[in-house]
Amino acid sequence: MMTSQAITLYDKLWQRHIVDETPGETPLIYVDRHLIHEVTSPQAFANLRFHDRPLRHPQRTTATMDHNISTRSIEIHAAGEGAANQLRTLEKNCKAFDIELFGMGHKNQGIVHVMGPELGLTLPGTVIVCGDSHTATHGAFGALAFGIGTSEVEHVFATQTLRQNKAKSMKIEITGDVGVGISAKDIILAIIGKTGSAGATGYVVEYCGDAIKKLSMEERMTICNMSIEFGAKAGLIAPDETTFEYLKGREYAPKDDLWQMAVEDWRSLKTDDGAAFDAVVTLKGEDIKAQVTWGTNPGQVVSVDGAVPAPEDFSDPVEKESCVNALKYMDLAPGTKITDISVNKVFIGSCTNSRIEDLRAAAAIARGKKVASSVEAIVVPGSYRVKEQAEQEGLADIFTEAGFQWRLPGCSMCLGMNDDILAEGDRCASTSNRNFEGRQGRGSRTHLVSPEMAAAAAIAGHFVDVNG
Ligand SMILES: CC(C)[C@H](C(=O)O)[C@@H](O)C(=O)O
Ligand code: SF4
Repeated sequence: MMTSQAITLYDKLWQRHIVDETPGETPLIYVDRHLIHEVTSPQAFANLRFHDRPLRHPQRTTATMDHNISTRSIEIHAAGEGAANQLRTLEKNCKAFDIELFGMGHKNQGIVHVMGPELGLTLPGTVIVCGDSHTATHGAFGALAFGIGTSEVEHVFATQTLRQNKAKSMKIEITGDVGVGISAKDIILAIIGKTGSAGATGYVVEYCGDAIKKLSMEERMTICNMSIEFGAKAGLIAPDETTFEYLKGREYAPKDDLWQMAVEDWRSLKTDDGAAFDAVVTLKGEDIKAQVTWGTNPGQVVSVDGAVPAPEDFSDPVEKESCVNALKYMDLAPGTKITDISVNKVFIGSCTNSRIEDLRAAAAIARGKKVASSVEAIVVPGSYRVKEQAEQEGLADIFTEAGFQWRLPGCSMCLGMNDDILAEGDRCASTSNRNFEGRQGRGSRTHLVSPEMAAAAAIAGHFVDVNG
């Protein structure tokens, strides 16, 4: 009798999407959903025009404006002429190629990785691509989701397929429970702290274990969002009742009988018992504490009750040198207690941490308190839907009464591509996902933290342990 082999969730997603596997050629896979924004699409559209090619499936592409927009005004010029030009180009292209666009002030506009899930465009079992490295966020739904380059964007436009080699598979298991007050951001930073910032290069990672199962969809998105920050091609979490509950009734999710059929199918999207992974990493949930990055990659991280390390603490020569450089850039002395590090800027936002639960968590810390006089703090919801909900729930008022600036949705201070840029020497507690040199502005210093930790740092003027 034939027994079918135990396979991983990644294998299942892969098998469902293979279009062509001719030996000696790079496999061709089908793309279910293509998300685009203003930064990585113009060249792809220009090439389509040059070759006089139509879009293969315009209804499988969805566009939003997020990177180059201002969070102070919905005026298209608000972040400068260059940005406005980029945004207008997207508008023109979407019109010409018949693509649905959530442009300035549209009720569905938002950061691409916030918008897709909240509208139900992100569905389990699908392949989702976007010319953006944080596309792995959508893997939280059991979708194979990854970032692609501009020439690949063009390929997907023209064919709705992509040439891809299969990656290796890594299982990351978080056992047991995390402590009270430990956020998804702390979990993913702890994972990257353990593996190092290149620890998953060449792998598709599946996050599993009791601590992951207990997370909400928004928390799972925070985890998957940072998969690229330790090199993973994609991050996955098997869909379950939490996933179905979140998606039910969302605008673009299947309805009625189709919904029933979809859920039935989605239940099969999990790694079979006994399936082999190429690598396995395990962390105990109870060991994870609130995290703060001290360096210039997300793997340079310690718990908030720790101290800035010294180069001597690293045996690996590359890590040693990287520590030397990071300390210099970050202007930090070895042994400095994390709670003694002052910040003058706080950014709560980005596709890692700008959803409603993030804002609730930050508001719970900010309620009735005041931002330190030495700090400028901004809160940037991830989408217009999040903004509206936060305003209805009174979160926006809590923030403004505490002295935080309540802004319009967008990528904002996550990267220096709009008018929210840090000045040289600024030190920022940021809920975003990247802390490399100059990420938030030339010569600026970024410490990655959770929304709770960012809000607490805004109030104290330095890092504090929200659970301490
Ligand atoms: C602008 C875009 C291509 C870029 C990315 O791919 O990630 C941005 O979103 C980022 O976070 O650096
Ligand atoms: S919020 Fe930041 S990480 Fe996310 S898509 Fe925008 S720029 Fe990239």
